Amino acid sequence: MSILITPPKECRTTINLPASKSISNRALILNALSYSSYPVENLSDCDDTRVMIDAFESNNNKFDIHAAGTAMRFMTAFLSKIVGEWVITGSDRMKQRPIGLLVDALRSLGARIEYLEKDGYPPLKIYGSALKGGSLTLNGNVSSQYISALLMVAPYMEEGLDLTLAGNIISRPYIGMTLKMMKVYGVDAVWNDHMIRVRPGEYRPVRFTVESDWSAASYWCEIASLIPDAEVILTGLQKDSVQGDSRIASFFKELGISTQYVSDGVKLFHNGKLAKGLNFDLSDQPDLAQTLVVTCVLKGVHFRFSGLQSLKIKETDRIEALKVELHKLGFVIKDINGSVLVWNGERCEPHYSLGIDTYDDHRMAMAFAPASILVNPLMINHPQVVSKSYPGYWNDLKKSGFTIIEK
Ligand SMILES: O=C(O)C1=C[C@@H](OP(=O)(O)O)[C@@H](O)[C@H](O)C1
Ligand SMILES: C=C(OP(=O)(O)O)C(=O)O
Repeated sequence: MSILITPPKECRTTINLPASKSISNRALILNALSYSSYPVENLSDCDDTRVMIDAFESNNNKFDIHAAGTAMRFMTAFLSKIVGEWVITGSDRMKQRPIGLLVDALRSLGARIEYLEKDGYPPLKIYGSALKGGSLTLNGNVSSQYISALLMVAPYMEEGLDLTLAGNIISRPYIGMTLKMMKVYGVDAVWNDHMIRVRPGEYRPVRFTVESDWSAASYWCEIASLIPDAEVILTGLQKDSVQGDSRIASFFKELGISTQYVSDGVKLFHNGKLAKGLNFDLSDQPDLAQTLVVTCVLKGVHFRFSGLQSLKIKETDRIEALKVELHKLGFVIKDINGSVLVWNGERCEPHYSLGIDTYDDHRMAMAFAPASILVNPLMINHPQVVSKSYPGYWNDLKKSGFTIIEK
């Protein structure tokens, strides 16, 4: 299925953003480990959270977490300590997303895990048992999800966990999110530079409410920046958020959008600024790359975004996907070694009629939809991919004046 999107001329809207899937999926693990009888409040209704809920509610020992990276990594560590025999699998893409570093780490801490197809990749067979724990060195520059997965089960390891992170640490705020949430559930960890120490202990059940999703907010910053005088209120966002993607507010100041905290969220409004060029290291906010890249080309802002090496192992190879789809819109962006994306204003012949392909990647669909403000109407292929993190995205666009027709 494809859709044709036509934008409104003006945009004054209030959006109830979806809850954060990153926070939701951590809360589900911590709730389970603390044997909490309190349901997590404001859980996301997205696919990535639904697969975790399904796994927890299932009477089966085989779980299919589809395309959810967090679910695959968090559940692998969780099941390693739950006595029983478990199989965890996922989508075809998930079977290409590496998990070897996490499996090696868990094995060295006492887990027994086998690969069922290809070494280093899901599906996995896990023989859950008590984990001994101890000291471990892990590469910090592949996926922070391995680190978060280990940290959440670490209090239940006999010796706790002394984790040394080697190399650059990417997606660092997600590790911070994990430690902050563990603290809410009663376990204090110590993080000094490249070393994180978690002592043996137990989580306590708490009432927990999930924040709205700052990554989802980024698409509204993009929309607001492209429609003159737009004013958007996003509810449920917090100033002292545990989400590193709240940084989007400061990134977008340079793209003409300021953020003001109001009673239940934030207001986005035009500030009249537009940077000539942007040069950001996005290794702490990889999920914002697509939003920023697409916004910049549409606004004619040259850029150099570095720290993007993890993009090729996400829902799709996002570096390639961005290059190919922006080419269709007439923009030539280049990568350097798969970790830096650069645009110096180069243009090419556009091919609008092909439509934007989404590669099973929610963020491709969500970041490209606002391009309809310049290419009207814009066709997006397989728009249903947004359900991975933001099932209500198309309805929210309609509510804000966009016309969306199925083709
Ligand atoms: O821990 C998390 O909730 C996430 C961490 C990031 O992944 P990496 O650590 O693999 O970069 C991010 O891209 C993903 O959407 C969610
Ligand atoms: C990378 C993402 O998700 P995950 O790794 O959890 O599948 C994302 O949502 O952009």
